[in-house]
Amino acid sequence: MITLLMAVLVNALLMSLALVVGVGIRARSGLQAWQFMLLGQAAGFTLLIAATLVLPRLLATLGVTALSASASAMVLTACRFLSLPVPRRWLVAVPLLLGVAHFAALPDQVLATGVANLTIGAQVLWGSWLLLQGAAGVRWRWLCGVAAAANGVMTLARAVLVLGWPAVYPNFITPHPLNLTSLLLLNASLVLGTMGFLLAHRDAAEQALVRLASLDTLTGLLNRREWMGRAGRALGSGAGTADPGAVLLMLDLDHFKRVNDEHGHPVGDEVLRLTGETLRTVLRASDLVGRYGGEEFCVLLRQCEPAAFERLDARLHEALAGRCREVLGFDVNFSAGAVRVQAGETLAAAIARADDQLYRAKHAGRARTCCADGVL
Ligand SMILES: Nc1nc2c(ncn2[C@@H]2O[C@H](COP(=O)(O)OP(=O)(O)OP(=O)(O)O)[C@@H](O)[C@H]2O)c(=O)[nH]1
Repeated sequence: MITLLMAVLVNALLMSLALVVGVGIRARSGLQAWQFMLLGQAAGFTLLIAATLVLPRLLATLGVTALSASASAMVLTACRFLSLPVPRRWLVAVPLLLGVAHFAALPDQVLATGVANLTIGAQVLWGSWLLLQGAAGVRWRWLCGVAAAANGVMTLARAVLVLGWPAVYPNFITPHPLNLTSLLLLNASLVLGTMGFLLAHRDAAEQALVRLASLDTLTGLLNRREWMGRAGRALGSGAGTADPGAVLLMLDLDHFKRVNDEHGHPVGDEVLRLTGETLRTVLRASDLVGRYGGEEFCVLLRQCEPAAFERLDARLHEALAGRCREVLGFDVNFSAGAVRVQAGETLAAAIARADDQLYRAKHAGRARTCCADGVL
């Protein structure tokens, strides 16, 4: 039995080490919390084994506290990967309170063991509940959640057994079927949990890469490549227009070089950020908005009637000037060109026509939108 316990312990330590070597641990990441969980398991069982040799009351209490802290780390891992609020106070308070209760109860072995198993089992089930509910379709959630649930149920079963039938409850180092099953289940849940959270880590990294590849970091809008791809698909890539009511709008901030020169580059960046924010707030979620480059933005307005376009254009001019006045203390305006995308027209052709209109707007004195026939 001791050999099996040592195997679980070494397994937890090796997996924890492998996480550091293989993935590298960023502070406050989900995997870092899981690493604490593995170390907590190893420390807890080491202390429980040591307690059978020396200082039984103190070491057993420290062991139980470490196992409970390890269960808290498991809940923390789930919160970090699922972007849930972290119940910090509970995560710290439960192991500490359990330590005190266990030490106080320990002359009574049955009560102390029952309280420890009850608390740790409930903590583990809490973590598995967080994992199993929430967004569907995330494979790793099931792997980690089911493994934790099995472990939690087994720990609670031990609590019920020791409190209800203390005479048949085996000491944890006795080679009893209950102990063997518990340890094998624990080991399986540590391995499956590690695999599941590694998948979670990979998914998160993949999502971050997709975001980086498709969004403009300054404004949070689609970058040019992503916008072109999505707009091309929305227009049916020229093979017959999928949205005959679509209007393409190209905007360019006026005298932006002057903003940079007079107020500095960081203020210029802030103007770009506020432009992105204004476009996101004023336009509908179904409209496609991107940063085309520098201080130029591109918008594909779906199903945009002439009257609606006129109102929208006025709102955009007002909203951008107002937002910059409010935040930076000066007005910023833009010139724009708009065209209604024609049936069968490619995106590149529509952009070229909108650019011509934008050029007209700049030359007509800026702070206005020029429209090709059919927009209004
Ligand atoms: N702060 C900041 N400036 C940028 C960024 N990208 C491009 N610019 C600046 O935008 C300015 C564009 O200048 P111009 O092309 O002369 O345009 P403009 O001054 O707006 O003049 P008009 O378009 O004719 O009204 C340049 O000074 C670029 O350096 C950026 O990401 N941040």
